[in-house]
Amino acid sequence: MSSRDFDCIVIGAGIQGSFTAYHLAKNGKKALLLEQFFLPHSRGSSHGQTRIIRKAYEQDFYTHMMEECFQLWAQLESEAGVKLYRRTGLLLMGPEKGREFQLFKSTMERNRLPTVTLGPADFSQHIPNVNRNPGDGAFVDTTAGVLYADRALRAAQEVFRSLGGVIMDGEKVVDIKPGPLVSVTTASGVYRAKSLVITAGPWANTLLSHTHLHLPLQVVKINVCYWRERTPGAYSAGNRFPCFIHVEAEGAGHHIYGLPSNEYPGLMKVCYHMGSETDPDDRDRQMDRGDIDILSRYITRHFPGLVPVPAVLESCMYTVTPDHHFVLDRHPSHSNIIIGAGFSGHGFKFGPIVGKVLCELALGQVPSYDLSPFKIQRFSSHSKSAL
Ligand SMILES: Cc1cc2nc3c(=O)[nH]c(=O)nc-3n(C[C@H](O)[C@H](O)[C@H](O)COP(=O)(O)OP(=O)(O)OC[C@H]3O[C@@H](n4cnc5c(N)ncnc54)[C@H](O)[C@@H]3O)c2cc1C
Ligand SMILES: O=C(O)[C@@H]1CCCC=N1
Repeated sequence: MSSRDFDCIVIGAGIQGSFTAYHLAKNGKKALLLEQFFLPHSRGSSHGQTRIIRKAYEQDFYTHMMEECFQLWAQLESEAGVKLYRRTGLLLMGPEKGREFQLFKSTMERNRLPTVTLGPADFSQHIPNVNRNPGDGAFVDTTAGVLYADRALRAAQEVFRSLGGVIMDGEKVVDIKPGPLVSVTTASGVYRAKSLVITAGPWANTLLSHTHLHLPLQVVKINVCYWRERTPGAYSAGNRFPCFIHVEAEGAGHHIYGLPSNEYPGLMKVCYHMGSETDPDDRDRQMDRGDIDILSRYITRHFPGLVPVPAVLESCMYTVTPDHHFVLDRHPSHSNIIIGAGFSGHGFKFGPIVGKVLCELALGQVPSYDLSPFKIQRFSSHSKSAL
């Protein structure tokens, strides 16, 4: 095999591509991970200090993946010798009789997951400085917590490299030629491989256009807001304040979620789970702040211990599918091209399992999980294939 020939090429060194490369190397494969920007970078979806990890989901299929996911995160922690997870618990709130709250609650019950239900009487004792809506239900997913995202991405890449994997950063893929050996062109030349995995985040459709496939993906800019505690530590991980998700919060339209103050002392991250459409190459031209207004009103009402003006504003992007479920599938016309896309703002925690199943698909193996919720076929009325 020449130095430009690989068993598998992975395009995109975000969390999904990095974990795919990691699993390929663990399987003894010669793998190349190509990234358009110099690493680390803050232009995609996987950068930033923290992400939520939780088993609480509306659908069983996500909850089922999380069991092994927690184990794989722990494995990466020990391989890289770095702390990646902090247990905080996750408070789930929403109208008690509402559809979404009931879906979360029933998944927890069906799967017998460790849960603490908080009635109106014990809520303020366990969750101080939060005004609960009358009529809201609340429970805590006790194994949930925070993942240290930037560290985790670096750790997956370092382990991949330590296993002999090759990362070429600052190398944008400009063309893909499908075939039994797939050719991938960058400014530095052409690489070839038996299979190709495309994990290009917000640029998924740009890359897929070289294969005449278009998926119904919406790219949105997320304003990542941190809010100052009036009393430092009032909502801190150190004081056992949990992550939270508020579903069907009044006037919000989408979930509002938060993480305890931790990475920036005195600042709590509270965000809106949607943003405004953007061109990923021109993200910072999207200046819509409607979400920040919603958050300010929400914080005034529910988090009286936070100053309702963002103290720190960062940017990130979601790549959203119509049903908010991922795409984990083979290309409909080229079975050795594998696609991981559309993580819809909740994919980070699944990185180790997404990487595992994309690796399995790339190696022609039967995937460890039922991937039917993630098939491209479900978009048959949306996706355009010119083939
Ligand atoms: C603000 C925010 C909060 C979030 N919170 C959570 C959370 O709490 N919990 C959770 O589980 N998930 C969360 N997510 C979602 C999660 O972070 C994403 O689902 C995940 O990071 C997506 O990773 P990715 O690898 O698909 O994409 P990316 O990280 O964008 O990686 C794609 C990579 O491909 C590269 N690329 C693209 N085109 C090319 C090309 N032509 N050549 C070479 N390289 C290319 C890009 O530069 C990029 O590095 C959040 C996301 C955001 C934005
Ligand atoms: O995936 C997660 O846990 C977070 C919080 C809820 C909304 C999206 N991301």
